[in-house]
Amino acid sequence: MLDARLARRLELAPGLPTLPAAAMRLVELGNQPDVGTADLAEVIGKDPALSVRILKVANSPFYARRREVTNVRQALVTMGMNAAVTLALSFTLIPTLQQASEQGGYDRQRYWRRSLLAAAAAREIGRRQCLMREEDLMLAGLVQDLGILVLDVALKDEYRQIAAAAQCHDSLAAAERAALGCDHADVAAWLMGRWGLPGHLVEAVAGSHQVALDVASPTTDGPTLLRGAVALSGAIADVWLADDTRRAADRAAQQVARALGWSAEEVQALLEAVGAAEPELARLFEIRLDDPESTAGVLEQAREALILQNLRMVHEVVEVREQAQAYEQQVRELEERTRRDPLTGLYNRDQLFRRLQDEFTGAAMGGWPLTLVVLDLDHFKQVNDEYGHLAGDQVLRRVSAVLHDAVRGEDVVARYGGEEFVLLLPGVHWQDAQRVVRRVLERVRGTDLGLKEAPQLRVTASAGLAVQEGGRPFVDTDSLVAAADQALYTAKNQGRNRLVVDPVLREHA
Ligand SMILES: Nc1nc2c(ncn2[C@@H]2O[C@H](COP(=O)(O)OP(=O)(O)OP(=O)(O)O)[C@@H](O)[C@H]2O)c(=O)[nH]1
Repeated sequence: MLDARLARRLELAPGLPTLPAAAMRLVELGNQPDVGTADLAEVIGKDPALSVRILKVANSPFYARRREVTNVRQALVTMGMNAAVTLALSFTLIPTLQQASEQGGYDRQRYWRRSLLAAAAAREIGRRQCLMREEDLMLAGLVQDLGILVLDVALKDEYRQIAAAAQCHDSLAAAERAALGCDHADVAAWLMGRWGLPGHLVEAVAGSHQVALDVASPTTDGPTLLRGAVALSGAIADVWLADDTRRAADRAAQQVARALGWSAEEVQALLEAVGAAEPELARLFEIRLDDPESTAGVLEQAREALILQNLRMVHEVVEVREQAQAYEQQVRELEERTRRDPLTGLYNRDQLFRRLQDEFTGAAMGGWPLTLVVLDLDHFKQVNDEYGHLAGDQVLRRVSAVLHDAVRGEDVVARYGGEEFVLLLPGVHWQDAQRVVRRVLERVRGTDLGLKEAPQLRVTASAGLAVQEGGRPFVDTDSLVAAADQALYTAKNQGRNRLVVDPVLREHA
């Protein structure tokens, strides 16, 4: 917003650009809801220079149809009303701005190059994002800096002093805000508002220094997209005007990536298209540039900067992926830890019952046997009583390692509780399972428990075995566990240090 005193000063300034009569009529026409092609053709037809230009554009590759357009009415139909009004407005405004740029002390070449490049950039972004109203984009891009001309003409030396210290477009706007409380985008919007130009154009120019984030989101409305494209167009134009091209290209690419999600390659293609469109637009608007073809060097430097940025982005993507993998690994490890018994590292009781249920269902569906063994250390209380609880823990760890190493990877070894363990052996018939368990008991018996206070100490274990197999299917996991428990009870009663199998199996044998 403009402060009232500044607005008053600008209003009274002698060289303030005024809206040409033809443009005024076009604005009025644009505001009428039921305006037709004939009305517009009449306004344009009164200005021969404007008519010629409109015909030229209608026949340019931008709009070209199969048949040549020979009169203004056909041209308006070809382009559509809105496009034609906006283009005609652009044509009628240019001489006013040119006059202002000749009068003032601001670098004329710099002004027009930025305006043309921004117009080309806004139009290209619109094309690539499939935004309608390319002419609006072009016009808003073209006039976004007109506030510079206004301030230059109205405040003269005072403005030139403000502008002199600025190194780039951003610092110019910052210096304006510091000295005047607003920047040239506000001034341009103020004047365009006074001229009665369409509100969406005024807003787009007012917001031309605020690059919005995520402009390309599917919920964004037309005026926001227009504003976003115009704001980006300035940063793109600055690639050609900045002292440090690489930095400007880097910055523009980052802004475009953030707002539209484009890759560095897409930004490079955009820069190439803008570079090619600049002389075309200069011809269209009849703006003389000292060296319009001097874009090759700039594009080359921009390309190098964007290749580097691309590499950086690839690197960042790899880093992010690695971080995600490390995080997933941590989550997996945490999950695994919650499944394990902290003392022995074997599966805990919860996990045992989960696995048992899965294996039980799998065995029933697949028709293969499932052997369950409950194994309990003998007289373990004595170990604790004689050597202490820590020694008891050590024994439990050593025995657990033996159990873990004695079975196959697909078998399950769990700590059932205290000094009791469970082995689950899917797909193993009970005769084979017997051999496995006997071997396990043998190993437990021979295991050096590593107790300093009792190097010779050894422990024995008792085991009970039950199988879910064709002959006698258990109705559920509890009854399978109960059968194995019962066999273990028998083993203890028969004197320990032995395996007892579920008696039903022996009957079937
Ligand atoms: N050190 C240690 N001892 C445990 C742990 N969990 C259970 N115990 C002990 O294991 C012993 C189990 O003793 P009991 O149930 O009487 O059985 P037992 O002495 O092995 O005798 P039988 O099973 O009849 O051969 C108790 O002394 C418990 O305190 C543990 O995590 N660490």
